[in-house]
Amino acid sequence: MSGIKVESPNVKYTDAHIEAKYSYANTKVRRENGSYVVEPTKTQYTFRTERNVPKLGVMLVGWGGNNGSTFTAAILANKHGLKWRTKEGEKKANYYGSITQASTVCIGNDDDGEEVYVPLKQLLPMVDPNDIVVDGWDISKCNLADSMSRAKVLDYNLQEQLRPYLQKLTPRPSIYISDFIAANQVGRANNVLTGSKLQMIEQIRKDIRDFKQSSGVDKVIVLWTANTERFSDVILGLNDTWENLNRSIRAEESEISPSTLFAVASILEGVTYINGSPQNTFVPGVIELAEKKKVFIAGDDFKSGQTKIKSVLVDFLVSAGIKPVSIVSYNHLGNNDGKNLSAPKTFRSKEISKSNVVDDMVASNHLLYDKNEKPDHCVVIKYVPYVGDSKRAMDEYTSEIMMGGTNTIVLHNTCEDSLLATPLIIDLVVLAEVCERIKFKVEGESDFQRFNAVLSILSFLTKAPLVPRGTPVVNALFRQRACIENVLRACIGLAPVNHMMLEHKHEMITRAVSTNTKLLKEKVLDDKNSPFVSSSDSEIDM
Ligand SMILES: NC(=O)c1ccc[n+]([C@@H]2O[C@H](COP(=O)([O-])OP(=O)(O)OC[C@H]3O[C@@H](n4cnc5c(N)ncnc54)[C@H](O)[C@@H]3O)[C@@H](O)[C@H]2O)c1
Ligand SMILES: O=P([O-])([O-])O[C@@H]1[C@@H](O)[C@H](O)[C@@H](O)[C@H](O)[C@@H]1O
Repeated sequence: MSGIKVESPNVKYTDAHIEAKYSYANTKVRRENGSYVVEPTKTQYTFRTERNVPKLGVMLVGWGGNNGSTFTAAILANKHGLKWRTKEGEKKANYYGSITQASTVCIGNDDDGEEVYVPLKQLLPMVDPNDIVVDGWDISKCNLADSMSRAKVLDYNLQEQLRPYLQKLTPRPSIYISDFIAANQVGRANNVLTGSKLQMIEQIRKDIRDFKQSSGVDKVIVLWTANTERFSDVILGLNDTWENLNRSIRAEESEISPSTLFAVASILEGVTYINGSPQNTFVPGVIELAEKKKVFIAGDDFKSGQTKIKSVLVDFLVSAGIKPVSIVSYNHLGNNDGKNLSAPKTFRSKEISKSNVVDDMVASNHLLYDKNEKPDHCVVIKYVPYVGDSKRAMDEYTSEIMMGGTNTIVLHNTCEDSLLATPLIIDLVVLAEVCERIKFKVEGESDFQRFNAVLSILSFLTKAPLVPRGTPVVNALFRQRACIENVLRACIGLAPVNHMMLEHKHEMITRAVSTNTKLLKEKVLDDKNSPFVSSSDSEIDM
């Protein structure tokens, strides 16, 4: 049985849509005479989701890199059900690490009170990654088979099976401005566009149209998985508004990065743009353009390893009333990303995205931290060619515990970095695509609207979540995951997961036993075989 169907007077299925009436419960807080007055609120939403799943094209900037080639390889390997032998035995293609493809959600309890879990991707109709068509750009003209070999991420026996498919794929020439990435990348730059910034934007737009037309896909999403750029200066009059950025592009201003040019081209072409790297692609002028064009943008920087663990561990510590006071995150790796990050200006971009991830959790607990007090937080990344894509991460968390005690947690984490990032690329494009098919109407409003152009629901997948202006940044991983799950549940009229399990906390524990068409409740405590029953009677002697 595939998929789920909600039986509710508030949920309607038509050929074209799933339409769900949803009561959004929240609370409004105000301060009064030194205490808080809390007012529960309810807002009526109507969600409408298009059921037709389109054929999706994904265009990667940095297609020939470790992530880009691994993403392409993984899709083809899964599509063709490839298996390969290693010294540990036979392996087969999978999408482990993807929450849409390899995680489940609880949709409730069956007649026996057992929890029922289904794949997260069944909450709403979603693109099957196996059907994604991939294209993209790279400053290196290496075809995808040679890029896969250069990346040294996948097993050789798998690479050999994939080579015939990948060697036909070659990245389109890209926008290269040497000042924005490490000088050590110049050797790769043999596949670059020439012309003015405006001409290059027009070429990128033409590439998107050409890919859409030649591949027959229904829609395209563009995702940056090219090298980390240095931050762009945000300058009044240059890139602070769309009008100024547009003028600056035409004036050939130098302080405009390739990633910003790609974002502008994508937005003008009406396609979602996602930033998998830490640089500030989305200068204010780009955000304003996305809002004007109602085109989704999302980022920044895939949250794949050390930072993902940090956004869990610090959340656990702080919410347990334990005070992290020192966090040291070190890693070394030998892939090209590590080589590019060995330059101070590009490392700084990564240092920023890896350092801000604890801010929301620390700020949430004024019992532990004074205003503006933060743990010492140090991020170190070293380039060691020999280890390649197999990143070695070492973390030390020192916390203050009760009565002057301290607790130090040390972690060591070795993994192929690209095999952690690739499933995130799948989730970013699959979830962004489903968001393109969701509209909602709020009580009292006549028109349906889309989500805000800044697609903050994707925060679970990014180290430095881009959020709409004036809204809070959430980094705590399970809050981020709950946001995705609960928004998808709302689209099919289901209440948010609350983990209360009240039905299992009644004084008289009962178990619903279904028989024919009516429920028969039997008292578990009266069941002499029940392990809960005391020797004398149903009242357990304390
Ligand atoms: N676990 C991870 O791998 C991980 C996690 C978080 C973020 N990231 C980010 O993802 C990005 C890619 O990582 P990677 O390991 O694949 O790196 P990589 O160096 O293997 O690949 C980057 C590719 O981008 C190309 N490139 C550089 N500038 C370009 C441009 N202007 N236009 C088109 N192509 C360009 C390079 O030639 C290279 O092929 C990096 O920014 C990295 O920081 C990776
Ligand atoms: O996701 P994460 O493990 O915290 O951060 C990683 C860094 O530690 C690594 O050095 C870099 O090459 C990867 O791109 C990624 O950003």
